[in-house]
Amino acid sequence: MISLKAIHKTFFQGKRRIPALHPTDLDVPAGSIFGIIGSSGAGKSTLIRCVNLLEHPDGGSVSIDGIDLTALDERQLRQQRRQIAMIFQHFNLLNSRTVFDNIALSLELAGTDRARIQSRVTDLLALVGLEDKANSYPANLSGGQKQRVAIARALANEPKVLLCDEATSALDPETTKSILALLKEINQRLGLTILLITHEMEVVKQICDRVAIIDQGRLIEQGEVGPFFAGAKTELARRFIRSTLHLSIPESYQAALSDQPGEGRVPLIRLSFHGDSVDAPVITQAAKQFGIDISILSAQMEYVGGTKFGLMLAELMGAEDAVERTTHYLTQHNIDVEVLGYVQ
Ligand SMILES: Nc1ncnc2c1ncn2[C@@H]1O[C@H](COP(=O)(O)OP(=O)(O)OP(=O)(O)O)[C@@H](O)[C@H]1O
Repeated sequence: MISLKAIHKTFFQGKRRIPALHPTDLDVPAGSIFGIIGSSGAGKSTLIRCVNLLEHPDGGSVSIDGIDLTALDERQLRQQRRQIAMIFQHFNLLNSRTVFDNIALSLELAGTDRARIQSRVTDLLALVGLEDKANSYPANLSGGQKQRVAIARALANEPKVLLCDEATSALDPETTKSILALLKEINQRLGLTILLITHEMEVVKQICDRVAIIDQGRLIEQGEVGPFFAGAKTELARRFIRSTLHLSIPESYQAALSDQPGEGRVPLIRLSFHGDSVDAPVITQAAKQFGIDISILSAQMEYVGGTKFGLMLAELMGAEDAVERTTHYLTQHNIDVEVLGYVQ
């Protein structure tokens, strides 16, 4: 559906070159929800803006449904762009227009007749759950309601693709959930292909089928969400995945935590489980084999895309070399082991 081939973009600030996007290929299957995640400045906005040519890449091609947008003239491009809608972090509604008129705008511009506009906008308001807000102005809406209006407006011309530029970043967690649920529903009901950029792995976890990680203008890892969460290869991907688990060190431990080993201190470790390692009885096997005690402080396991992954905080108690061998054994069994410090 969306196919990017070798697109790249470099900005210049005075004499300074800023390579925002190195030559990048990306294929987004029709009907999927594809998430691109990266830290601030990684190149997410540049990449998504290249898809509808809001940003012109320096080279490479952008095809939607087999049509290369970079090869079109202005008039043809305007026509093709109707198939690609976009929503933004700050909604970009027209404050002087009512909700109804915001949604109607692109239909008016396309010359749609009044009766058709009336029925289409009414349907869209129902789809996004805002039937009672038709005559309200954006200033009187919550952030979530504004994004619902923006979604309705985006869908007015029956696009094939919806681009979401940090669409939930300005919303609280509950509203974020409801907007993501709406996007998923639209994806399933209308078969709309969704490409979104985000810096929050929670968003990917909630609605994406596929995910790619972007770092310093390069896509460094990608895949289906389930296997990705279960077996991410790069440290950055693993860090993003860990950010979705909320396992904190108890305060009493935090205070007693030293970064140096010492007499009477034991290591406090964080174990990250991926894929197969979640189900295997690796912890008990290690305890038996190396004669150590493992005291579990807390653990969290999650399901994403049908696969399990999780985190555990534990103390390892035993002789120094037994602890070392245990750590090695766990690592060999696809568990990331991180020593957070030493506790008495
Ligand atoms: N118009 C521009 N002129 C100069 N540099 C730019 C321009 N747009 C982006 N950049 C630079 O390109 C790099 C990638 O920026 P981009 O906005 O794509 O990142 P991002 O991942 O979307 O970041 P954020 O999450 O902070 O929005 C950054 O170093 C940024 O400063």
